Amino acid sequence: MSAQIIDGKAFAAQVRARIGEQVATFHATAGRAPGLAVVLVGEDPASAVYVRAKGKATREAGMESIEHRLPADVGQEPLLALIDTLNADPAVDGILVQLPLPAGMDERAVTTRIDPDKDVDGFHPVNAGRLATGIEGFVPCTPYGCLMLLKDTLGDLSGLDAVVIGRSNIVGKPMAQLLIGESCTVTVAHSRTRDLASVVARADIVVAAVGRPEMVRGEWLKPGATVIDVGINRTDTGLVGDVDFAGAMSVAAAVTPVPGGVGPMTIACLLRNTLISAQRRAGLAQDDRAL
Ligand SMILES: Nc1nc(=O)c2c([nH]1)NC[C@@H]1CN(c3ccc(C(=O)N[C@@H](CCC(=O)O)C(=O)O)cc3)C=[N+]21
Ligand SMILES: [Mg+2]
Repeated sequence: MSAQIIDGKAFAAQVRARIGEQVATFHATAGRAPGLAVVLVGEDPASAVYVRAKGKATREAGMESIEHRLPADVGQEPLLALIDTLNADPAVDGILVQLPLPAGMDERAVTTRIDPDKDVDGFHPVNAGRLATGIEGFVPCTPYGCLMLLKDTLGDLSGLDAVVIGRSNIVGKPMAQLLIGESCTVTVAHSRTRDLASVVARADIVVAAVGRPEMVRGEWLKPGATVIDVGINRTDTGLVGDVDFAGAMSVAAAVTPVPGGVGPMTIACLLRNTLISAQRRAGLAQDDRAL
């Protein structure tokens, strides 16, 4: 038996096409394109690749990509001053400062400086609080993309047992909030969890976001589970996820591949958040059903 491979790349392309149509409508109504500002500090090659991919997807959806590159040694104050400028710029609907920042810079100070209503990453504590309490805001892109894949694969998630492995502010915690919102029974496991195998064994849904290559073993899974692999680990043998993909394929019902699973959905959700921000800021309705 072999599981379904969840095609995140194809699904993300569909989402981006629908966003492109809504961007055209926005443009015709508001007389401008939605604008996404992306700030890259330093020359980390992996970060530069992601920022290029985001800029390309933004332009392909008909939005304006406003890119700022700053040297690694720019210092905290000029970066905060740039954020202030972008916060005040009416052409900017979304602001993303690529993480990680160079050593010595204060990510929390940067994240909290961004206007929560332009925080398309959903990393500002105000947006984390909104998500936790059910107030409209911005949901972090990676967990939202995972949720879209889960709902597309499973339909109604109500009553399912979900295990999220990893407790980061960027993926694990918001993922757990979203699954609670879908009426799953949610367990958050992490590096101190005792007997991860037995926790995973009862899960209908496994979301792995630990950053350790192939650490979730196929043998741990409940037969018929749906597995979402958030990991992107560069190893000697190439790019691998946090899940033992071959093992999972012989036990699970559906598995996301790496690459081609969650990653492309992250970018699609960034465009979604930027469109929603532009619509809100222009006082227009957000037709979220189309997204
Ligand atoms: N402020 C901020 N917001 C982010 O959303 C953010 C960030 N910083 N820092 C880095 C991480 C990582 N991230 C990814 C986006 C797309 C893919 C993606 O498209 N991956 C493809 C290609 C993978 C590859 O070849 O490297 C795939 O999985 O198929 C992956 C990872 C966004 N991040
Ligand atoms: Mg951890």
